[in-house]
Amino acid sequence: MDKQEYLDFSKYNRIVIKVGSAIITNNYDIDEDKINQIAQDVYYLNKQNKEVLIVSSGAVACGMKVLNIKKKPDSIPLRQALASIGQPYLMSIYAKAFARYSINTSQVLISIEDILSRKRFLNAKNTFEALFGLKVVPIVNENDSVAIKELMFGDNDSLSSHILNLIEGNLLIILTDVDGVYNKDPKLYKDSTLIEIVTQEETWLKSLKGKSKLGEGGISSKIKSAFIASQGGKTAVITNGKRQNPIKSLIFDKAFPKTIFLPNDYVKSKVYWINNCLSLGKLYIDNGAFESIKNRKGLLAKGIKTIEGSFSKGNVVDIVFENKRVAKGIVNYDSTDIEKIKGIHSSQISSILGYKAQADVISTDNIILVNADKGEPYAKLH
Ligand SMILES: Nc1ncnc2c1ncn2[C@@H]1O[C@H](COP(=O)(O)OP(=O)(O)O)[C@@H](O)[C@H]1O
Ligand SMILES: N[C@@H](CCC(=O)OP(=O)(O)O)C(=O)O
Repeated sequence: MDKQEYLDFSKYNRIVIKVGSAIITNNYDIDEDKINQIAQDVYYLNKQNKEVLIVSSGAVACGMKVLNIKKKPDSIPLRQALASIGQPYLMSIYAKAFARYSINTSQVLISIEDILSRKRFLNAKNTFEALFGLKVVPIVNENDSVAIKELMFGDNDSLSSHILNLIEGNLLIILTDVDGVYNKDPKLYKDSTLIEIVTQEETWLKSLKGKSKLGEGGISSKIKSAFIASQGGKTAVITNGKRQNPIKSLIFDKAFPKTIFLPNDYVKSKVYWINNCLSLGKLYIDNGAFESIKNRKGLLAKGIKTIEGSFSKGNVVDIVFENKRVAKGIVNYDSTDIEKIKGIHSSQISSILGYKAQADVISTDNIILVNADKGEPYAKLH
């Protein structure tokens, strides 16, 4: 397929645009003109009946601007305070820019827990559906000011690849301050070259590192997120948001510099979710249980030998056999309850737990098998 075909925008109806801190700022100032250009580009997309969601960084940078702080502090509580000062300021700039085109915006702050719990994930999905129904452009950021260090996205690149799945979008555009992915940092090496097309095989890219002064994620989190999207059957593009009207340019100028991650086969939203969700625990199973899940049956309590981790119903866990992760799945019980029922026949579960419970610990349609040698999900749902 011709590479430009992947940027035939007629194929995409839901688009996530990720705007990095490097785009929001200009020499420590907030680049309002850039946000105006983005609003103009989104207006154009809306006119073409495309729904657009923006994942925007910049809360910390805006907080620094409000308090006239020039260097990003290392202290996490201070950064969280800056995010809480900067977030409403950031939103006010977006609201003003989009109002010029009579577009309403909304703020949605997401915590990693909203992604890790299936119930909260689906709840957020309903909110976004309602917002799209109201013709609003949602502006999403991580809920920085209350996030816990050990349990946060930290960078919005990762968040954007999850949000893309949450809204079942089909194109992810990551705007940063360089033209795309280079073989080495273009700001440090004049002889670096732009990589225009990336297929699933080019995993060596995952070893690239480096970031700007304000950014959290750097190029590695952009590459990782673009791989997640493309492995999930969606197109991902990393391009230069510093250029004039970057989205419209991407549409109309075939020579506009960019890196395109070619999409794999389509993957159902639930599979994408299980594949990319952080596993919060491990269930060690016996041979009988392994045979069962290979034969597309659910995981019963009887086949669970030991458990590890603290998790809740609706979280994703690893299923481990002979010290190898063989599957991932969504649990029907909290870890404390699985501890009580492991090794037990299903008929006894209700009397042990004191409530009417599901027969299997993980239902058959909530398990994905993993390539045990590579440790990578097959991306196939039972
Ligand atoms: N191989 C590479 N290709 C592209 N950019 C790279 C590479 N290595 C490091 N970088 C740096 O990554 C930066 C973009 O990441 P980041 O600072 O997180 O931006 P953002 O704020 O947009 O998320 C660029 O400014 C660039 O200098
Ligand atoms: N949530 C943070 C974004 C963190 C960050 O810098 O992300 P990025 O620029 O996308 O690497 C903020 O709004 O400041």
